[in-house]
Amino acid sequence: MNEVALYLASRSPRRRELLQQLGLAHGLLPADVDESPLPGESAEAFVIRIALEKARAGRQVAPSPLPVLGADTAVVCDGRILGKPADAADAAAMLALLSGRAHRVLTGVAVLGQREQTVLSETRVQFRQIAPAEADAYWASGEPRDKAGAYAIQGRGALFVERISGSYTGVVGLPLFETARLLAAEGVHPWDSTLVPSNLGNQTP
Ligand SMILES: Cc1cn([C@H]2C[C@H](O)[C@@H](COP(=O)(O)OP(=O)(O)OP(=O)(O)O)O2)c(=O)[nH]c1=O
Repeated sequence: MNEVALYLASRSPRRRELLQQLGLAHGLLPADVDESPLPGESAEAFVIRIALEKARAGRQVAPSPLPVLGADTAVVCDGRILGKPADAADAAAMLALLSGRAHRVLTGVAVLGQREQTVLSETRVQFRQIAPAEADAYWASGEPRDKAGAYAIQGRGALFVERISGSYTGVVGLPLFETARLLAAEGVHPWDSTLVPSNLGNQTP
């Protein structure tokens, strides 16, 4: 039995899998917060604030004083913050905006332990052109529904991505390099954990 090293305040299966990639045994907590930007709030401030709110919501219900991790991801293009699409038309509009150009993916991470720590991950993503019919077919696949910016780089959305500069895991929802640094400051180290990530088994990757 592995000892839980921290709590993840998230319902996102991606964040759970990414944390598992580090081999860190963790408990799950709900992180239900209002995810609307404040008037005049920058995208950077927004993702950090929401990550903190998720971690604080988790802290309220955490069964022990272990560190609590929260994160929030947004796609930013033309100064607009794109969250999850409301419907097919919203997703089509998002992909039309992103088509044939570069955008930024911001992920804010917050760790509440002995201290309150936050970090921002920023990645530049270059898309190829996306035809409207292709965007419709992509929506029908179901993949874009719960993803910021209406695409998933880890899924078929990879077909749109010409190149990225920054953090791949940050785009998927939890930048592991930055997250590991925050956790290390709380004394949580992947090397101390004996958990074998279930999706890798004992095979050499
Ligand atoms: C851009 C992009 C986003 N995403 C996901 C990451 C996030 O899960 C989601 C953005 O929504 P978030 O509000 O950041 O997270 P969430 O609601 O899924 O989970 P939580 O319970 O922690 O609030 O978009 C991808 O999976 N792949 C991508 O390429």
